[in-house]
Amino acid sequence: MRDDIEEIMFTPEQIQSKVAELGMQISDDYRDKNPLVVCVLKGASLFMADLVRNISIPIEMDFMAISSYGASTQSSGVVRIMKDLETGLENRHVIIVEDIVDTGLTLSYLRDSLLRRNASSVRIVTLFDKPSGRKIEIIPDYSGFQVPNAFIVGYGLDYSEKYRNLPFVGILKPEIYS
Ligand SMILES: O=P(O)(O)OC[C@H]1O[C@H](OP(=O)(O)OP(=O)(O)O)[C@H](O)[C@@H]1O
Ligand code: HPA
Ligand SMILES: [Mg+2]
Repeated sequence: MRDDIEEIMFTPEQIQSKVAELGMQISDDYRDKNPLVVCVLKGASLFMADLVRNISIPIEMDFMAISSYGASTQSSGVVRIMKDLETGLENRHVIIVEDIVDTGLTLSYLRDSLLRRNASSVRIVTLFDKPSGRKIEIIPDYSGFQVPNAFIVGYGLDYSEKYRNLPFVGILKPEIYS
């Protein structure tokens, strides 16, 4: 599996230290708000698990599955809800947890859809931001690392469902998908 990686971009230690920073910021900003922390499956699952352990205030967790990539490195542009939330959003402060914002299509769809359910506020935390990929303007409220225009895998990020379990994040060799 590691032979398919061209270059390691972030080590497990770099990732953990950034996740701790983000957790501290969120704990400060959401004191007494009991936010609902929403994980966007499947990519954000590893980030979610580490992030919530770095949040020191009471929170609730819920999970949503949406998909736009399928077995491709290009977004299809069509966002589908595969699993919806179980929690009502009325008067809730929602934090959407994402692994990566690339075209922005997934999050822009998701944020609008959660705001329509009368959430008090919706903010986005993403571990990775790829601004060069944007097709729609969206600026994450909390962002870990900016990444260049390359397809990255590991720490939850997949190519065709593989590589999510790598403990680091790296650039996939282009010959794997071309
Ligand atoms: O900004 P965008 O171009 O919309 O891309 C970002 C989204 O795409 C990936 O999910 P994917 O649809 O591949 O599902 P997955 O999380 O199950 O891998 C990733 O986890 C983000 O949710
Ligand atoms: O660079 C990426 N890697 C994995 N999944 C993704 N979804 C959007 N961009 C990416
Ligand atoms: Mg994916």
